[in-house]
Amino acid sequence: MFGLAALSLVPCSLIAYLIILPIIRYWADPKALRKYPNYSWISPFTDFNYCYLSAQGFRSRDLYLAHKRTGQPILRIGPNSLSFCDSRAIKDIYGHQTPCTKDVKEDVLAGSHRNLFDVVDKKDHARKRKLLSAAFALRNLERWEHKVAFTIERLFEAFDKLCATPVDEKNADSAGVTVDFCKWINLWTIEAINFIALSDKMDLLDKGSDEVVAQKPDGTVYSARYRYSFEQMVQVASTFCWEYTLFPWVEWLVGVIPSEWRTKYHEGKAFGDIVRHQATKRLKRYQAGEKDDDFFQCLMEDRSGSPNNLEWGEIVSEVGGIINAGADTTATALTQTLHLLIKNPQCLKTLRNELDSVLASDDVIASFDKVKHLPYLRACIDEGLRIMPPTAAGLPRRTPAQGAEIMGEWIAGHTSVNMTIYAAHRDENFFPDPEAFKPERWLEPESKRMQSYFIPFSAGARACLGRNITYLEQTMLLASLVHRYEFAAPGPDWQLERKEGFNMICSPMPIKIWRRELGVTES
Ligand code: HEM
Repeated sequence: MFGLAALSLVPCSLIAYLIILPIIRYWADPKALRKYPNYSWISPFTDFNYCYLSAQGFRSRDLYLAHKRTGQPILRIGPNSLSFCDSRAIKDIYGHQTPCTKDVKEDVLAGSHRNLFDVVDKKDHARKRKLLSAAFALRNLERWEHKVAFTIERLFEAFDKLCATPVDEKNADSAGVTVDFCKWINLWTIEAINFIALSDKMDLLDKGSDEVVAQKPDGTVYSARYRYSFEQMVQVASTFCWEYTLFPWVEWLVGVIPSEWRTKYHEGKAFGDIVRHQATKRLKRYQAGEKDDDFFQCLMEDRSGSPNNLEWGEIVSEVGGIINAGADTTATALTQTLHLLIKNPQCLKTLRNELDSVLASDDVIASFDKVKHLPYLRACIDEGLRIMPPTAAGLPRRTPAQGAEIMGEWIAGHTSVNMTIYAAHRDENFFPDPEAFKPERWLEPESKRMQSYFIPFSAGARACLGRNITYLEQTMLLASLVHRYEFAAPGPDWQLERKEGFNMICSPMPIKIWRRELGVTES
């Protein structure tokens, strides 16, 4: 009898929590959010609708289109979440003076120790940022240049072996399409960031595969796939984390109920073990007295050589944060920019002419010094980041307890607010004809006006710390690649597919590549 009553408590509590409480909250409206139009009729009652939107695969675009369709600059996307679509909101939500902090998402997904990326407390964030700022500083870029050059050489060794016979672009058919650019560039960014952060020379570009060693907490090692496990892990987290309170339960259910999500969940777990193995390997070398110039060294000791005395858990977490943040974003940026250049042959030609004016025909790697100030090269990189930002979604922020003013609206305390980077880059007031790939827009005198609204790295105190490193990588790689090779897509209508996790994940990009006849001027 007692057992039966206890058993019926479960469905009753669920109904109360999932249906009755949200309805009461909606009508009580303690934060005055009811005045905002809803993304969907169900949004004021549950965050599962946003989880569903995320599962569709392109939430930043879908949300932007919903704002456009309804003409509403503010939409309620969850019981406690607002989406903004007006460039005035950028400064208020993300700017240096914002009172907002990172949102509960970071608490929900954090491991035992916080890293620079998921730390919420402002003081703790400042401490961590200071610790690593020397490693990221612009003046230190030459420390990383030889590492970037070394990995580009390795990528080109692989590409040279995969070259097709030269083709007439109009006749580029599927025969001879030997390079999945998305895969190779991802292997390259993984190697580059592991070399920069941990002085680890990996062998992914030799094998053409992302197979690496992973290590469980008990020390057991096994073989796992770096890129694959990362993508699986991200897909689960970026779909379900938005229901902050129920996430631990949802995660548990995802792990046990047979479905494609369960497979993703379990396959994604290997990524944490890969990070552990990478960090442990580097620790052993450090303990053996090896002093490498890398991020790991900055974590262990300050500039005068005094130990930082961080806990091992914090070090592993920081290593994970950096090699995670520094690989897929840059790979996505380069995949998308090359795709846009192939689709816009006139732009590719202009870029090539600019590169040929500074690089000798026997230059294999474009040194940063030779190409860093090339205006058209930088314009192509920025236009790629604008039109398809690798991190396109709205980065959730939390208003402080006392509330905050956003776009002249008073938003109550502890409310989740965001604006998608995808929408910011499509504001026609600053980016006319926003869907068109036009590197030239960055060369016009009025381009300065666009800078405050160009936020691929977000803005303010929590903006990307790896900005200089990704520009170093993208500039050297794109210059060297376009100088050395010709490219063709499988056909004129071929389109790159994407799926949005926290960042964009590109589908395979099969292309033909072949060596240019350098020294012959293009007309
Ligand atoms: C095209 C390449 C990249 C893009 C588009 C990008 C974008 C971003 C964005 C949007 C954020 C803010 C995230 C948030 O607020 O939740 C961020 C933060 C961060 N990024 Fe990047 N990133 C790129 C490359 C890199 C690289 C190469 C590294 C490391 C070497 C890196 C390290 C970081 C770190 C450490 C943070 C956290 C900063 C903080 O909270 O203080 N990123 N990035």
